Amino acid sequence: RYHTPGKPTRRLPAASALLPPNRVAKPTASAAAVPPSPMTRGVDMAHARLLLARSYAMAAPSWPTVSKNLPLLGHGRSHHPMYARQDEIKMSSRRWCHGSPDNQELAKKSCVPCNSKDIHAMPEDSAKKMLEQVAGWELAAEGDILKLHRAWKVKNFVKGLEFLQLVASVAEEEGHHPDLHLVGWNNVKIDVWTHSVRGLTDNDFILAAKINNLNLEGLLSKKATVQNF
Ligand SMILES: C[C@H](O)[C@H](O)[C@H]1CNC2=NC(N)=NC(=O)C2=N1
Repeated sequence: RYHTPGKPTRRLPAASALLPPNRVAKPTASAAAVPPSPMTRGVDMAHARLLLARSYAMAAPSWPTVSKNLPLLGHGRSHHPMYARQDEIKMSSRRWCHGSPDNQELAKKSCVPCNSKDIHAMPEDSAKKMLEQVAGWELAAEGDILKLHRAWKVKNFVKGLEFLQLVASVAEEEGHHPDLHLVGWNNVKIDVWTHSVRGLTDNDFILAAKINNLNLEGLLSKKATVQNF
């Protein structure tokens, strides 16, 4: 996106190209792809319904649950750290972390060049509001600089590097680059912030939403506890 005239644009391979074939998500075979004959139409419909029910059932156990007894805030989820932690655990074990509809809205957007004089760091209360759209991320202050932070526990060191490579592809595509850490061999930690304004901009939330959408299947540890380093 930041193309210098006369210089070929350097692009990383698509994230899917970095994965072995058995890790690349394949579209589910759809019953609708087979033209129905009058004899088999009923069978095809039943098959389609079965496929739908199966994918629904596969996704359902990984959805965050909200207890009836909890005080609910904002988007219908308790903000108590204990329950945030439960959500974190459930979400890190998802095959696909699609996140909330808000996450998807953000993930559809693209980062804009952040060297313009018109871009300013957002105030903390706006950042807190935006945070509701990117599940699992938290605000971290470093001096007077506000950053987005998220941590994941991966299966091993090499899986951690694969994870970072996926993030690098998205970051390069967006021209917006997070600080990437692989700490204590299996903790991936990411900070996103906009250097030029010494704080947070929409770009940081867009990138966080896109990171939330990565296919982390096979990379994350089943034990979701993230140590503090
Ligand atoms: C010109 C270009 O927009 C800037 O150099 C970009 C590159 N990537 C960046 N990434 C991040 N996270 N913050 C920045 O301020 C930033 N600046």
